[in-house]
Amino acid sequence: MANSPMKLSVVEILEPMHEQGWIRSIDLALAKYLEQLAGPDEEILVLFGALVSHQLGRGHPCLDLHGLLYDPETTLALPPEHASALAREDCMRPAMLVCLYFRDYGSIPMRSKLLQVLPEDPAAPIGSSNSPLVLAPNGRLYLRRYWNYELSIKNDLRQRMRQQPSVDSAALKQVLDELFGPLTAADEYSWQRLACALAMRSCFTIVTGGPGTGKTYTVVRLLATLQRLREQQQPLRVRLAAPTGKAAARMSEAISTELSNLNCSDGLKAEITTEAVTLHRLLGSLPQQRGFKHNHSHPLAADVLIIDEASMVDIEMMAAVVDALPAHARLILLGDKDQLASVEAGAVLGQLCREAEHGHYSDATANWLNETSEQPLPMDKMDPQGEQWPYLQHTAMFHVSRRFDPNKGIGKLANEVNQQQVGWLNDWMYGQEQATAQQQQLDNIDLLVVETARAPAFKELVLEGLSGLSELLQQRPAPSATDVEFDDWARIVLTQLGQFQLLAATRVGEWGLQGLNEQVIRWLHGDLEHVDGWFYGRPVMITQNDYSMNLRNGDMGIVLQRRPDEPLRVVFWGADQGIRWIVPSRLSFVETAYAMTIHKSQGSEFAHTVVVLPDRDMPVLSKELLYTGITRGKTRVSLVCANPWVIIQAVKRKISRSGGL
Ligand SMILES: Nc1ncnc2c1ncn2[C@@H]1O[C@H](COP(=O)(O)OP(=O)(O)OP(=O)(O)O)[C@@H](O)[C@H]1O
Repeated sequence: MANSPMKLSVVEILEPMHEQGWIRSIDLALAKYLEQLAGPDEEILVLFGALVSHQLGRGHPCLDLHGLLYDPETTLALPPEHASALAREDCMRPAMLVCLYFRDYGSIPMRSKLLQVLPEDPAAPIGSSNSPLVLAPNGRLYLRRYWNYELSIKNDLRQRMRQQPSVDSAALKQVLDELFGPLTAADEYSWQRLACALAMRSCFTIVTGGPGTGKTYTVVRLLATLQRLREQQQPLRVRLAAPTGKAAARMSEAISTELSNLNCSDGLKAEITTEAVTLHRLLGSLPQQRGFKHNHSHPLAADVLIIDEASMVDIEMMAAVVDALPAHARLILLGDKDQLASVEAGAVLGQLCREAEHGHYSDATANWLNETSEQPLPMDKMDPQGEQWPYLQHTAMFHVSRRFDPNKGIGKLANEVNQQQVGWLNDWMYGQEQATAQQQQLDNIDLLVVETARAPAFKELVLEGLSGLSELLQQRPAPSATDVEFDDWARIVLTQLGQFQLLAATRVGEWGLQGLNEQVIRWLHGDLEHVDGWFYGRPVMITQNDYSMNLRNGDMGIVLQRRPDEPLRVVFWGADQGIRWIVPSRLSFVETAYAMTIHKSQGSEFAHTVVVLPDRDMPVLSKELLYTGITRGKTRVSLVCANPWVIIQAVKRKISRSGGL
């Protein structure tokens, strides 16, 4: 820092942070690059470039300068949860960093100082320093690439929302009556029917709601409505996509099931596709390249695109989607806005339908719905200032789960966590017996409080949960069995893999991903030799898309062996319930998956899900994390922790992602 009292340059301040794992190599590399570009008075750019890049690594597309000024440690999540005492002494704390810069610039506020070195108009070419930073209104600082992503998404969605296709209201009402049944006083506010009507209003729609609230049920009826009311003779070209392979497979399956129950002609059914693909496949990923085959100069052949699990779509992918989707096409996003956002930067769905639970419908929206579908809106969801919420005029949120009773078990727990109702949680957790190693049952949820992750009660829970898998692994067909018989067995084993899953809230420590996997290996195999090796029965998860192997981030497999003279192979689901046997050496990005992180579990469901929390509170623990973990469970959810107070702290914390969508 040229004129700092410490006589350290920004890079010299950042280097120990990098050595201690506080910031990423790419953050430091950017700082070094900017250092070469920055003029003598522009060292502030070097610092901010590194900080914006650090925020990107944490899922924020921009750096919130207000947050940085008022609470730098929380805004930057530094020191990180794993910071050692030594590292805390070696590295400069964010508060000190901000102080130093303020002192350097005396009374000039940080924003003004930045404006001296950045162009005021974000769209203007890069300033004298040739900096890739952009300062947007409201004190948000971006890397130019991410600013462009955000801008292109905003412009595109505005344009799609502005397109108002003409609607024959009598025909619409008739189709909705056929598909949902006529409106009665009891279901006056049928949100599913309303979502369909709303989707006719423009070329952009969001349908959000928790698990089992009927998003798939509705979207199948929406597709039927769109096909029935289309103006062209040819059926609309509909594409279905999801961010991960697993989510795409679930989408195909759910839509097929729903379609088979739909009461309509076979001709109409034939016009509704059930084939969902990953977004990467939809757009045509190019080897070793960031871009896609489909873009604005080579758009997708589609009239309607439906994206499921949209909460997992990051800002870069969403920008690529809108770039490739023809201007006339409808974009429909489905997802649970309350789930964790994508690991990559940008909580697109969360930002677009923030506050959807309150409706915020404008008079114009209400009038349109009334005129075209005689669909009234409840007064408590109306807002005279509704036009300030443009995306919400095209959003329907479902609240009633058809899968879970909201007053019992998983449904109740998920709702209370989502609504941050610590009172209910306290009652549930502490209400009955107060013993330390206790198990409290409430329908299909339970809490296990144990002092360590080695506790016998936890071991019992895990080994019981994995017992079905262990038995199947012992029932390997005889060597004389045919390949088809081995495939059948592998299919049963892979299905069993979905019956029980440990979900870790953190990665490190005895309660984190690594510690839990090691612990289960110790329990099952008695040693740790297995930890990084390939062994019979090892469940694995793919951690990065591997296009050469046609495997996607999040795909689960298990190591099996057909006959004693054959090598170990990893078994994955293939297309159409087929089985793929892959030699381990061909897999580059795999992790043992007795436990997986809650982040990685998104888009998956397991019969019995065990959510494990660390023994102390950490900034990564949030209500979104817990809610996502709990809603992965289909028939039973167990919460395991050393201290229920940590659960309460997690529920009190709500993630807020920066961004300007
Ligand atoms: N209006 C309805 N009438 C009857 N059954 C319904 C209705 N809405 C939804 N269901 C049923 O409830 C179940 C859950 O619905 P659906 O799968 O559409 O929920 P979802 O929101 O897509 O769930 P997830 O997010 O977990 O995929 C399905 O069996 C569906 O057929």
